[in-house]
Amino acid sequence: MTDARIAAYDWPALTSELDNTGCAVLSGLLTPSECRDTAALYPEPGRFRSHVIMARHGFGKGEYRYFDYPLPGLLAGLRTTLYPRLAGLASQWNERMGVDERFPESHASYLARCHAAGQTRPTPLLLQYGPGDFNCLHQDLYGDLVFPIQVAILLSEPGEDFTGGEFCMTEQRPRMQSRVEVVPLRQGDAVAFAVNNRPVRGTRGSYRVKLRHGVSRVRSGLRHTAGIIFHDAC
Ligand SMILES: O=C(O)CCC(=O)C(=O)O
Ligand SMILES: [Fe+2]
Repeated sequence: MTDARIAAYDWPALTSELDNTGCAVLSGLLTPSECRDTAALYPEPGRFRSHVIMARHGFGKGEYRYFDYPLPGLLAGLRTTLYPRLAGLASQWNERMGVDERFPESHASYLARCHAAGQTRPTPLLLQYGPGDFNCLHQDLYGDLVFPIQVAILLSEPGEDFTGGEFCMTEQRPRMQSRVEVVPLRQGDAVAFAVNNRPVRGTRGSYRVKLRHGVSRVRSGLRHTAGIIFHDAC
């Protein structure tokens, strides 16, 4: 359903943006009604394998739920269709960082690799933030196998459904101060970003930076996001 939409993006431009800055925005990936329908799944029993209250773990304030398999059709489709658009850059990043793993062309093959390594649990998730909630800087790592790029989709409309709650990323650079990036998103926009490490071209070859992402404090209203992580979890 979203395949044609994904094919219509300027992938060479998005890829170089992601490579140069560690993130890239896919504007209007979902329609407002797809956003509302997806956010409306949050309270549905039987859809999710676990529920995390962030304050209980020191992760921030707010909550999220990991979907169970089978994923909702829209998110399953996006996970399958986005993966091959990102796998080439993911392999190049590993090559430039001296990491051996390269990524197969299809998400089904990559999931088979995760499952054979014991990472069998689905990682796509829905997050919900109310007034005062925030998501501390973190990395979504769930085992040895890591697909280096992930995607988050904003399901609520800033200024209308909520205020505050900006998607933020930091890059920790070796022996230097960290760089911060705030990514402006509208409802239905998706941001693709580095999960863990990425290579940065310097004057003497590439060096490695460590990324973390999070969400600043929601000042008012209710904010929902869907997260698409391509590796599964232990
Ligand atoms: O709510 C957000 O924008 C961030 C969600 C997140 O941490 C994720 O998708 O991994
Ligand atoms: Fe995350």
